[in-house]
Amino acid sequence: MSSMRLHRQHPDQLIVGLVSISDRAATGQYEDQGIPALKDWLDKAVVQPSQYVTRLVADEPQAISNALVELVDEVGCDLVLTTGGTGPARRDVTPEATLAVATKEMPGFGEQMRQISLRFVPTAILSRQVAVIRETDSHAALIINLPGQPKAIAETLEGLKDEAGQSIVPGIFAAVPYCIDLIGGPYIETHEHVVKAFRPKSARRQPTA
Ligand SMILES: Nc1ncnc2c1ncn2[C@@H]1O[C@H](COP(=O)(O)OP(=O)(O)OP(=O)(O)O)[C@@H](O)[C@H]1O
Ligand SMILES: Nc1nc2c(c(=O)[nH]1)N[C@H]1C(S)=C(S)[C@@H](COP(=O)(O)O)O[C@H]1N2
Repeated sequence: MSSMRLHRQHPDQLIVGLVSISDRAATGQYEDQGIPALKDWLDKAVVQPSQYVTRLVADEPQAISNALVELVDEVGCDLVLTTGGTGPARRDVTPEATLAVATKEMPGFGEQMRQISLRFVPTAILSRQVAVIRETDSHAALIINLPGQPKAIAETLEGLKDEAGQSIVPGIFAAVPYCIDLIGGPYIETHEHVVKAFRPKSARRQPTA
């Protein structure tokens, strides 16, 4: 199957692939809550409206890898977020399927996500989630695995805040805009009350007069 390449409607627009990996959601035993949760959070956090391409797949390594390759190489996504299949169960194979299409590993994301998640659940260490870069000759994308619990999506992307809304543990999305800059993607900005993106001073865009 060959997919249409998406084109930015604005130079700063992010093209995002959302992949929900769940045997039961893929076979209709329950309604997928992964893709709506990912979309809702990104719409709330990212200033420039993103374009989304979504896929719902069963916990099958080849199907997961194929979806990731299609979204990066054919559709041209800058960022792909997966949800589900990161645990220790026999059919949890998302990290392996992600590593199979990687050109670089980004271990800091997984380390930080498990640190954040430990503030919410003691079973955080059961998630084997990884993040990687996939590079082709003309394009690159960041791929990040999130756990399957729909509530884990906002928890890991946004981090933990106190009652006044001050960050206690920064969410991993704080590092995503600069990572996308470094791999040649669009310049994305976030709403600071949701997640404050960090860029070194030299990488910040100067406000236009
Ligand atoms: N896409 C989804 N939509 C709604 N709830 C989900 C989804 N994926 C996971 N969950 C919930 O989070 C729990 C943990 O997710 P996990 O990825 O380990 O699923 P699972 O138990 O392997 O089953 P399945 O792959 O059939 O979703 C699930 O048992 C389910 O309650
Ligand atoms: N933030 C957050 N991380 C979390 C969880 C959660 O509820 N919130 N659940 C944990 C549990 S119970 C498991 S088994 C692992 C793997 O989940 P997955 O197989 O659904 O990807 O993620 C862990 N990480």
